[in-house]
Amino acid sequence: MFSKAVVRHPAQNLGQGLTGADLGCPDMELAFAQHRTYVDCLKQAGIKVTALDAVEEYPDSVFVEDTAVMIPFDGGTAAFLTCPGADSRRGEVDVIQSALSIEVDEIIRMEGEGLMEGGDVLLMGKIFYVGIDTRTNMAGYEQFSKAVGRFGYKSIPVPYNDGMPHLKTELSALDEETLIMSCRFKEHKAFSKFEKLITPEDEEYCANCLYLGRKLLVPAGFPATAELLDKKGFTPDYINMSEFQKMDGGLTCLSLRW
Ligand SMILES: CN(C)C(=N)NCCC[C@H](N)C(=O)O
Repeated sequence: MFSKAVVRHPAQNLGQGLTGADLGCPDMELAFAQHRTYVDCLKQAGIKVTALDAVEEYPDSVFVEDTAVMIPFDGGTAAFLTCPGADSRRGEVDVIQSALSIEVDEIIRMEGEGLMEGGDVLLMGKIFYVGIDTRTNMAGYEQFSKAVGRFGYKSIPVPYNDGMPHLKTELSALDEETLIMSCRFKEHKAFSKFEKLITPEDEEYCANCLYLGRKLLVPAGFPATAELLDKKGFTPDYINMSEFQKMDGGLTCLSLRW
């Protein structure tokens, strides 16, 4: 499903990034170890991983997913570079641009009033679902929609307002036809055609899983979710994400994949 990915080493000052989690400051030795395990899992899934140097100027820069959306097309890949809604993260886009320009066939960059973070963008088949919230606005959605339309993709805006900064904090893919999601999205019309698994109470962090085709990654330490997944026949790899959870980051956030 994916053959390449880009990740960025965590900055030493990760703890100065944005968060509403109230779980304390990350232990950086543990964060580095968890990041290494994450990269190993991508590699075990057959993905060629480019690991970029840490950028100390941007504490949230490990969450590369927010800086771009990858658009696979017949014979190549384009990267749509976002303009993050979070001011403190805007400069991350310039630093990812130089890395991506040697990896992809075309770069498209958001302009003007448009705001978007990749954590708001979920690709299922040929449809991009785009959360419209504090980090992504309608102007951003419209630019994105036009850009992906050129490559044969549709896009659907999903406005929501529940205090979560990213759509993919609320839901993500477990496979091509199944989403894991918080109960807040259970009845949402945009996702009615998908099979759904609702995260158990107190385990909403698990709404952000990473489906890689050959592998499914799920945060470790959430027994009720693990039981549900097991009952449904999923056999994920569980990986410890505690230090990134402290900074509101999940499994999808740590890589760009195509
Ligand atoms: C799907 N998610 C959650 C993401 N793609 N990004 C997480 C960014 C976390 C960062 N501290 C922030 O608040 O921007």
